[in-house]
Amino acid sequence: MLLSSLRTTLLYGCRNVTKGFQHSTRSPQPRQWLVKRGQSTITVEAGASSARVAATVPNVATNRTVESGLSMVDWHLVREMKPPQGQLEWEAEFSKYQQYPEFKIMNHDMTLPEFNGAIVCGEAGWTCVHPPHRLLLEERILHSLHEGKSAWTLWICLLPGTSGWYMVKSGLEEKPESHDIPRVSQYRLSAHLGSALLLYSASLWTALTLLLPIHKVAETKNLTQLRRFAKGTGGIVFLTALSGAFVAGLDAGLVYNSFPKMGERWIPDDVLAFSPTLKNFFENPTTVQFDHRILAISSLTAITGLYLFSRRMLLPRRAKIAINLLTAMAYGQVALGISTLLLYVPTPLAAIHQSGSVALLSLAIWVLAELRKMPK
Ligand code: HEM
Repeated sequence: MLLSSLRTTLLYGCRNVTKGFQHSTRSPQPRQWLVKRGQSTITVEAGASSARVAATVPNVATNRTVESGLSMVDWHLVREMKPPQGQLEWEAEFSKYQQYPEFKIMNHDMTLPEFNGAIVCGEAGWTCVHPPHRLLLEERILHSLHEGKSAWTLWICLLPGTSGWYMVKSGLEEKPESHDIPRVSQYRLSAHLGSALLLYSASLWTALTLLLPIHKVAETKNLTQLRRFAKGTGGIVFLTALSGAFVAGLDAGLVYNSFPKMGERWIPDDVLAFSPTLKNFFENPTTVQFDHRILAISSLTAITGLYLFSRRMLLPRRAKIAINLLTAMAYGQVALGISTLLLYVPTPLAAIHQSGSVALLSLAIWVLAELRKMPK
């Protein structure tokens, strides 16, 4: 469960970030970011051919040395994975990494100790959370097998692992025509985050329903409505998190760094610049950032509504606490998102913002577990 979400987090914690270009004047035309590498500054050209704007900014990508995520290039889903043992194995692992675009383009001056440090940094974090992850996972598997849902269980357990590998692979592929810095595909990142969050949510739900006794409360119309409202709210939070993966995958947090307006406008000119229209929602950084804002504000509004609605009702104390914490977390998460944006996506803040979404989703699941119905 946490394997996948943690791996995603590690892409933040230790990855070579490509962020650092900043701009305030926006071109209405579709933009092509052209990043010239191999130097301590990069030139970013924006706009269609007739009106190019160029700015030279520090090249964070080549200035940063520590990274992970794409540095373990040889992954085996079935065979046991263990870190390289001894000098010879580390050298072999490093020479495999040297064949890939991330090394060739961004890290050509990386040394073996730096490579070693990057992997240890990435993998150590995973090892620390592994035991709790396994406990929850095994509980989920046993419970579902017991209920005869083995196909579903197997599927939900395999999905984050396979999508994780598929995602990393997209960052390793050679793209001779591309001027872009190697990064994973936004589609695969969101599929991976989505499946990891699904597995996490299913595990947490199972654990909470086993641990928390159902409240014996009168089934009123208001309670039924509150329950429906809470389910819908959980769904919007999930969608907001998924849209966040598109923002991260496209580095769309760097296209407009103002809030609440995007540049000078509420709805930017280039929001539907790509054709066909549908493509904008997945590939146009402006639209992807715009969608994430809309979904985030919808989540906040829904959670605030849930809070206000629940205040009029007599609910068990634990349910009240869960709703209050969910509301507080929602405001905290939105504040984190806005700070991430205004500060041009510093990696530690982006990582806290990502973890915040897991906390928010967990609280939404807790609320649902507190409000669940007595089985007939
Ligand atoms: C309910 C509220 C929110 C949730 C659940 C949420 C969730 C997420 C998630 C899960 C990611 C990262 C995905 C990944 O790395 O795979 C993300 C990224 C991001 N979010 Fe949010 N978000 C919320 C609100 C906001 C708000 C209000 C803003 C700013 C207006 C914002 C700005 C960003 C930015 C700039 C990134 C990209 C970070 C990067 O490039 O690494 N978020 N969000």
